Amino acid sequence: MQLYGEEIGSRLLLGTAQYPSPQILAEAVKASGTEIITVSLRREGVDGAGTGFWQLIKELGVKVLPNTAGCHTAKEAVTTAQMAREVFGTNWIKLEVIGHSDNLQPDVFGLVEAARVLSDEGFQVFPYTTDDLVVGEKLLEAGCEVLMPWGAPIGSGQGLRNPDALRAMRAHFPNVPLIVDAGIGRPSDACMAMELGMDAVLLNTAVAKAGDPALMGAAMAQAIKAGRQGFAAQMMERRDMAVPSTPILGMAVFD
Ligand SMILES: CC(=O)[C@@H](O)[C@H](O)COP(=O)(O)O
Repeated sequence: MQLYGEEIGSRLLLGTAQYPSPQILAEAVKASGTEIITVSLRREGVDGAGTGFWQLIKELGVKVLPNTAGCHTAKEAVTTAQMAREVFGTNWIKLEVIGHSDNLQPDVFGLVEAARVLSDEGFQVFPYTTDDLVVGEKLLEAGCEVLMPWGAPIGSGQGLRNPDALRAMRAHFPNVPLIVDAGIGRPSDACMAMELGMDAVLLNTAVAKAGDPALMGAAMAQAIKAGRQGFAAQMMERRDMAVPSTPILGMAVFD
């Protein structure tokens, strides 16, 4: 998969928040085989991480996709992205402009505004957006080359709330990398996203809050691979009626 011209081997992008400890985070990252982790510049010093967290991130040897989690206006997101570029030395930014505190849905107006400003400044923007085609078009016009539609509200673990909308996005944007971001709760959700033809999945809570985060990281990776293979293999259409799987020719003769 190519993201902004970079070849990426793993289709799983992993968040780094809410792990029981930095060590468990490191184990989960390794077990998942991810090549991209997303990190919030505004993260609180929880998890006993402190400044050691940044050292750990460097030692993991994976690409960092800084994010603007916690930003509620375009202005805040732009400033946070500019700081992240200084800190992490990358033009990549996962752009979040949160519009509502109940479901953490994106403020798509602020998102498009911030995406335009950041793209003009040379950022390569990964926008966390809704599954709306018109917003997707506006983000591409603003300079984004990747879209990250939500599966369900962040941290809800509800899976894919609207598979039809994701299917429509795939059909409408056949050549744009689509990464489902947020709401994945279990491996089958991640697999389904890939079966719908998504290019990748970004998830955090499902792994961080699993009983065994490293094992869940590995499970998610396998599910994503299986879903991708299923999509590539072109799955059969569902049917309303039964069709015998064993064709019968004539009648059996027993005497
Ligand atoms: C870490 C991060 O970027 C989240 O904002 C992201 O949207 C993941 O959501 P889940 O925690 O629901 O997987």
